[in-house]
Amino acid sequence: MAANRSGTGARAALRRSLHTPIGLSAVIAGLLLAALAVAAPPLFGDRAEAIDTGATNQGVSGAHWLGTDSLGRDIMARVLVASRLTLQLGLTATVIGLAGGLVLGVAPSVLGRRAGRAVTAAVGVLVAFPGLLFVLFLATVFGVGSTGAVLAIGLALIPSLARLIQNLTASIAGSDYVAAARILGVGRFRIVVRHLLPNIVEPVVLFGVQAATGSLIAFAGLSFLGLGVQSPDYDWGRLLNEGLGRVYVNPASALAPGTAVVLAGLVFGLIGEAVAQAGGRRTVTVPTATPTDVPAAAAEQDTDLPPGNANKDPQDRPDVNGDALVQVTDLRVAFPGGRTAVRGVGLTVAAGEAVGLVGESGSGKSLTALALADLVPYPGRTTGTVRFDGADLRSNPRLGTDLALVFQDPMTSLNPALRVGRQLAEVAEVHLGASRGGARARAVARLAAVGIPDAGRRARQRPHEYSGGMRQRAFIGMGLMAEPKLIIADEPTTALDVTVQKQVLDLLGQVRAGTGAALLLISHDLGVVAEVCDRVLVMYAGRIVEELPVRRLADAAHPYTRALVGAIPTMATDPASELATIPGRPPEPGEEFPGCAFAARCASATDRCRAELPVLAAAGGGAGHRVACWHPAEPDAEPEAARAGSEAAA
Ligand SMILES: Nc1ncnc2c1ncn2[C@@H]1O[C@H](COP(=O)(O)OP(=O)(O)OP(=O)(O)O)[C@@H](O)[C@H]1O
Repeated sequence: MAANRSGTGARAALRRSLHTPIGLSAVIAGLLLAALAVAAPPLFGDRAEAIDTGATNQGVSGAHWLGTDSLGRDIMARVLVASRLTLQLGLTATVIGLAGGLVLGVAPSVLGRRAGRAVTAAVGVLVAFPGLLFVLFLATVFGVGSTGAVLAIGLALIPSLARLIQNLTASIAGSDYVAAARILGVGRFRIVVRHLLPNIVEPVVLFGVQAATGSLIAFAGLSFLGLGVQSPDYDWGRLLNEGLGRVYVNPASALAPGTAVVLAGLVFGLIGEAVAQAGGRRTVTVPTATPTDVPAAAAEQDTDLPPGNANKDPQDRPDVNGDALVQVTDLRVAFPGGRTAVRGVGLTVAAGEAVGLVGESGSGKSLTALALADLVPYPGRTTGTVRFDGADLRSNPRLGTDLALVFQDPMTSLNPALRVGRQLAEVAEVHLGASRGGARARAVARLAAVGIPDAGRRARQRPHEYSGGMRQRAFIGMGLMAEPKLIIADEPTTALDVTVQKQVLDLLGQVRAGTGAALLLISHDLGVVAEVCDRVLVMYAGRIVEELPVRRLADAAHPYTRALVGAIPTMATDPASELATIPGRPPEPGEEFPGCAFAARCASATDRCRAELPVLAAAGGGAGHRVACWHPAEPDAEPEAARAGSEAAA
């Protein structure tokens, strides 16, 4: 598990941690404790076992620094010797707890949805049991003695650890880089080993150290109650039990094993603190993107992709209907509570075509894209058909090689625990059966192709050493490790600095021109789509309301599209004037309306608009222009910018 966390990163963190007082103290104290457990039995074993009936129940003296027990055995020697068994039992119980917790913790990520939920529910029930009662119950079930106590304490640790791991893995399983791995076809088990576990190592180790302290104390408690270690064996808990009866005669006989438990607990706590410090320091050095990190010329200079132009000549555009790479019919995405976010979307993307999907925040663009890749998050339910290159994508996923996804936030789309080159290489290993060396060479070549300077060295770095723009480039490079036929880019530039945005858009254009891949670009910015795409689909409240070639945007017929077009600032826009906005707000996914969803915000709405749902039908902007509106604007009508702007100002 820890092997995945990189060696050098972990070693560097450890070295840094050693230079802090806590780290240094933890290492020294841990070594001393380990040395005591190893050396005490051979050194003091005989003295600890030697019965002297002439010196029973003695107090502190020069011969017996902590006195003797009821058989005249030296208490100090016994406390020292007991360190081995105490630590052995405590650590064994912790290992059982960690192993069980890991298995149950990652099970929901590996098993199917139903079995995963059953495991989660079972863990939830077990967590609800009071821990101490659980230990006592199990100790009684397994019987009195060391083995029973180890099993009881180990098993009692499992539910809380499993719950922790389930929570941690659930949050990581929802991250973009795990979605990316899934879409690249990486198997569930491999995702757990390579993506989930490396990212939860630190909190799990920390929890493990705390659990070790807890099990030490639990052992002392069980042995003290007579349920743990049985004579002639002895651990600190048992010595405490024996010493307590004589606490008024010789307080040291009870204080010494009690103090030993506390000190060992402190050492474990110190080690945990050092681990947390080492982990914490690793996570604070994430640089933010700066425009200068990606030189403007990098894409042009370092790329081996042909210089592309995303704005292809419209005449070159393939026949969408006859040559559809993607054909989506009646796509719906619904969440519990009647929240339907995507309400019957139909769309096509031709091979090599660049299609933009625009709309306000919440219109369902991202869910449409996720549904294409069958990545809608649970409990969302997807219906409808998605045909990709002739096959039903939802029943026959063809992910990994044919489909590449670029996410919005480059900070979360790469696994922070893996080197960038390794993440790219994994795609070639999994899908192309490439050797490790071959996959690495391909990864370096792809990084260079997307304009990462000094790609060989950069491939060995981790995502936090990249700027935002470089991460997005690297992620696009990851999509190019195979030969994708379709790239779905969901707001790929939103999280980037404005100058880097331009470079990433150019890069997408070059990639497309170089590979012939089709592009589905999702954006709330019509200006971005107009720059990159051939065709635009306008989405409103979960439906496509207009579809038209980018070059005919000026002929948009839907009032919503016209308002969006009017909201794009141009060189002629007066900087002092207010930008046009659309008054009102879009409906929520749960809101039902019999007619047009835009009616409430539309100046041209009539009773028919509010009562009857308009469907997509041919519009006046020529071939490929369809609009869902009862009162579409004529092609030569005045744009709506002025009106939308004045309404917004009002
Ligand atoms: N996991 C979820 N559970 C419930 N509702 C969701 C979930 N994901 C999205 N939604 C809802 O579905 C609607 C559409 O979401 P989606 O992310 O597709 O919008 P979008 O058009 O991509 O917006 P943005 O540009 O802000 O990403 C939103 O109203 C959102 O609240």
